[in-house]
Amino acid sequence: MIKIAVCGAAGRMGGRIIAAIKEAEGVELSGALERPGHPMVGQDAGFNAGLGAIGVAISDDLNVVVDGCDALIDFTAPKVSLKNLEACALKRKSIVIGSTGFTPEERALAAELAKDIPAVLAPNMSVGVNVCFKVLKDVARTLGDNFDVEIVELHHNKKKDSPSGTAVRMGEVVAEALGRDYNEVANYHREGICGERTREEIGMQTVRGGDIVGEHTVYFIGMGERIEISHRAMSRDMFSRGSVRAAQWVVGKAPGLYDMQDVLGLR
Ligand SMILES: NC(=O)C1=CN([C@@H]2O[C@H](COP(=O)(O)OP(=O)(O)OC[C@H]3O[C@@H](n4cnc5c(N)ncnc54)[C@H](O)[C@@H]3O)[C@@H](O)[C@H]2O)C=CC1
Ligand SMILES: O=C(O)C1=N[C@H](C(=O)O)C[C@H](O)C1
Repeated sequence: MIKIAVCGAAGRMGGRIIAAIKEAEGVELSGALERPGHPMVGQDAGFNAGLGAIGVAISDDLNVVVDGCDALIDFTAPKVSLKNLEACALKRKSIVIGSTGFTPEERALAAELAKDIPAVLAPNMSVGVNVCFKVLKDVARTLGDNFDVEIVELHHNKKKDSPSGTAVRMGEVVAEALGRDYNEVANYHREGICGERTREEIGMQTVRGGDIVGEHTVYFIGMGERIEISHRAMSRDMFSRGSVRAAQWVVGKAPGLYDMQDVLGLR
């Protein structure tokens, strides 16, 4: 039985991950973690999952929760995730991180911290999006430089980071396939007389509103034709099931930083 603890247990994803652990085989919920001062600290973790009481109280003690698990699943925010990664590295525990909004420097730090333990860090844990990453690489390579690339993502009005981690990864995949540097060609802002579109740029557009779970479309726009590759999430459950699958996969792996392409065998 693999013991999994959840960080961000009172959050939108935390509740769904707890539910996914309860329905999966070969895993058990060993702990649930929240930030000190959160009103749900001390309450049963099952309530946010819609399960009623399950006998695991939400704690605010990182060390105790990490001590009790084989793997920590963390969906919070980059700075919290880096602290959790450090704690897991010290105690030689595995970690699965779904938080998004990492800067390139924070991602490099995550790779450094994961030198001694197996860790999965992925902006999207769904099978569908990860298949899209693979397809995008092939489409971009095949189309080459004659199609303009624009990426549009839509999310709920509580999302803190923009563009989404998934949209950024889609941009990185396409840029790499086209031999471009994503950080140089990503265009996040068009306003006023900003000039004609360059051939190299990848437009990144963000929509926020209501309860949209997550939608991503990559447009390859040519002269007289257009390809659109879209993914729409209808619930958070495939992200949470993906994170549990990642935890089952990562325990016992060699130290290093992996992503969902590794977990799903898509590399
Ligand atoms: N990789 C993926 O497949 C997915 C990634 N995400 C990402 O997961 C993250 C969380 O998303 P949501 O659940 O919607 O956000 P949320 O705001 O509902 O939940 C985050 C939770 O983390 C808690 N938290 C903050 N600081 C903490 C600390 N120091 N220790 C413990 N808990 C702490 C908050 O109190 C909150 O309950 C975001 O970065 C989001 O983009 C979301 C969905 C899928
Ligand atoms: O914050 C969210 O909700 C989501 N975030 C992830 C991202 O930033 O890519 C994945 C998913 O689209 C939901």
